[in-house]
Amino acid sequence: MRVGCPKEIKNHEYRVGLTPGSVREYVAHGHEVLVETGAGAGIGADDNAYRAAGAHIAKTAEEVFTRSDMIVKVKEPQPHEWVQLRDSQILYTYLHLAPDPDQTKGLMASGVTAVAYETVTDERGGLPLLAPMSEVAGRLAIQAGATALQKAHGGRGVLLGGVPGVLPGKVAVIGGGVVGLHAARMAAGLGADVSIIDRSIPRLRQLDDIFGGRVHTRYSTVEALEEECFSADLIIGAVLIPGAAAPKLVSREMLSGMKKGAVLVDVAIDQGGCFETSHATTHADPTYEVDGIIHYCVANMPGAVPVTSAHALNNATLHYGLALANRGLKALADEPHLRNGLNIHRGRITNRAVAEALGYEVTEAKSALAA
Ligand SMILES: NC(=O)C1=CN([C@@H]2O[C@H](COP(=O)(O)OP(=O)(O)OC[C@H]3O[C@@H](n4cnc5c(N)ncnc54)[C@H](O)[C@@H]3O)[C@@H](O)[C@H]2O)C=CC1
Ligand SMILES: CC(=O)C(=O)O
Ligand SMILES: [Mg+2]
Repeated sequence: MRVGCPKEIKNHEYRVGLTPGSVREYVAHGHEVLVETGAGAGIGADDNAYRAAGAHIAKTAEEVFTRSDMIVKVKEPQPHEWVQLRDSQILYTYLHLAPDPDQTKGLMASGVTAVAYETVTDERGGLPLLAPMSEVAGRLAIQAGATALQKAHGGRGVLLGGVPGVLPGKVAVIGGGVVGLHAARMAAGLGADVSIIDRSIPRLRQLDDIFGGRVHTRYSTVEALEEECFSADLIIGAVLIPGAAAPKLVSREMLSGMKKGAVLVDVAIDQGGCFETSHATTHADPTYEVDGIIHYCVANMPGAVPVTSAHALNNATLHYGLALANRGLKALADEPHLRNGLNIHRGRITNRAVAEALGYEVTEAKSALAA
């Protein structure tokens, strides 16, 4: 198969779908790899590093899209990219379709087979291709939140760790999955007073064990959310219902009960966000204010640390990417966890949560593949 990797074009997105190390693996499995010139610049990998790994260098993205059987990316295709996709091509990348009707329509019209990293599953019920970026984003959320909390950035002017004689800042983490765990770890490491709110009691038990009582855990009710949000300096939105639009857990009305200059970091923004007042922002202009509350809603947070992120992402995507390159659609037919990643195939939506969020009919992935 010819596997293509275009340069990412989303705002301040410096990750790359294939590192030179991944290219070597595809080439070793007998595939031809076509990488757009400059695609690895953000991680310090120049065209020669890709050539040494066995890739051919394409002068333009158009050449990659036209000549490749499978496209490996990081972020959801932008409008200029989705018009270049076609029937009989596999797209392997993050998609986040539920809050994105335009992209969904574009991918359906293209006829492409679209496999979304964020809905591939594993045997333990996890999301193995989302997890590494959730680890990064969870950790970054505290760095971003701590920066926004500084007075010059519009925040309350609170140092999360406090100092001897002055109480630390309070951090509320809504959703204690991968993002939540890593955010809590960073916040606790800085010395902040941390609460994690989740609706899964088994998960709260696990978190309590992991932190040995160092963070507070709370079952997710409206009352608990209000209490934690109203006393917090920094609130991290980290909930997920796989494939679906994020539930809006913090309303605009609730902002009036919060401390002026408190900061919301809505990591769940890629699925539409879990605060009513969230809208996606970019690394170039990451924050805005609503009712005195600072919002940070960057949908590609790991793009800020591409050297770490691109390698962590490739570690996770390589195995399934090789399966797709080696066996094409048969890999999807044979492997149920990979098949869970199939969101669109030849114009049909095959992910139930996406179909429900956008008002489409769902076609069961197995029957869509067999058609
Ligand atoms: N903005 C960005 O750059 C990035 C965003 N993300 C996003 O972060 C979000 C979280 O991802 P993960 O931590 O990997 O998901 P996860 O599945 O590991 O964790 C989600 C947690 O939310 C909890 N939850 C669901 N509904 C809830 C409710 N009503 N109240 C409280 N808790 C609730 C679940 O029980 C689960 O523990 C996803 O939308 C993901 O796409 C991930 C990486 C980068
Ligand atoms: C998961 C995701 O949206 C990202 O890494 O950008
Ligand atoms: Mg995202």
